[in-house]
Amino acid sequence: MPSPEDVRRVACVGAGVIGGGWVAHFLARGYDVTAWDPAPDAEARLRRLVDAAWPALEQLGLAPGASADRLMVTATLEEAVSEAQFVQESAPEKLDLKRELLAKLDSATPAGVVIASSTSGYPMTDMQTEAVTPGRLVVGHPFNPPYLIPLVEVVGGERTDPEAVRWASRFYEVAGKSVITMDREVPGFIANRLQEALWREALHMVASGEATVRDIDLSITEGPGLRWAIMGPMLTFALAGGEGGMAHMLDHFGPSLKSPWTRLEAPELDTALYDAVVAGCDDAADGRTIADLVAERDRGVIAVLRATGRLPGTGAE
Ligand SMILES: NC(=O)C1=CN([C@@H]2O[C@H](COP(=O)(O)OP(=O)(O)OC[C@H]3O[C@@H](n4cnc5c(N)ncnc54)[C@H](O)[C@@H]3O)[C@@H](O)[C@H]2O)C=CC1
Ligand SMILES: C[N+](C)(C)CC(=O)CC(=O)[O-]
Repeated sequence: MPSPEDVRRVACVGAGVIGGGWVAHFLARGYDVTAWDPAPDAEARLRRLVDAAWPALEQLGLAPGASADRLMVTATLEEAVSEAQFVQESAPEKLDLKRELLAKLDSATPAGVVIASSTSGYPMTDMQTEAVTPGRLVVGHPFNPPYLIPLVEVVGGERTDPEAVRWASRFYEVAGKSVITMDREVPGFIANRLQEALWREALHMVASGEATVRDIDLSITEGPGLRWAIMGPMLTFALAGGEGGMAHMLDHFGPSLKSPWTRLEAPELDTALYDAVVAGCDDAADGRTIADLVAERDRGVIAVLRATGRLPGTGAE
């Protein structure tokens, strides 16, 4: 196992929205990247994604020597990982597929090299069942787009070697990410559990006609979302208590907040709710294509990262 600081070559397996985002991130941080994806149009899609991300990455500052030309798309999974010093798996979120793929990666990747899955919710314990050396399999859960959003959540499964978790956390830090290392498995990890709680309430309100999709989005972008890029929900609420901080905030508002806490069941994602959410998003896009929205989001995230002094580190230069 190389030390995390010495890694030069990374393999990305599965190259859609997230795998492609990882490829762009690792290239910008100066790594050689090999990628494999079974889709016939995968290479063209991947190169388009990297080209679209590159201006944003240039604005953030590329590591010395970083180049999109250091991407090699391989014909087979085995070629992609044969010389890799770290592997990031970003295949579709299907448990059987992940189990089989992680076992294949385990048998094709040099001994000792850590393999991380981008899964957004499966515990590694459930995914590492078919692998011969499950000790090196970890979850490295990113946020879209991985080339701009710093956070990665790292956690192992029951059969993961704790050293692999430590190694992966350190590697991601060297590669310019902000890392939360979890010492136990929680479905959805930390950030997705929080996002999903908000999403559940949003779906309830859309389903019952209490709010439109636009209302939901505006309520965050013009409201708490502005504060959350600076401080998390805990410190933000501590300020709601004035000089008394969180203790006063809980004494003052705790009892009245109990009622919003009680709507805990997930709403049924029936056709009516599905259609309302999809149509609401089309309406909110207001003629902007997905590519327009991606460019707008990237500009905004860079501005926030700059404004809050949180530009990523430099990686493998
Ligand atoms: N989309 C998102 O916002 C986020 C997704 N994730 C996770 O990232 C992973 C990938 O999700 P997306 O990129 O959104 O999906 P996607 O559908 O955009 O990309 C999946 C890619 O995997 C490829 N693929 C299909 N079968 C494969 C196989 N057997 N081996 C390797 N590649 C295969 C597909 O051709 C496709 O290019 C999932 O585990 C998902 O939960 C994590 C964080 C955020
Ligand atoms: C929607 N999602 C569950 C796939 C989202 C994530 O996993 C993280 C993100 O990018 O918000």
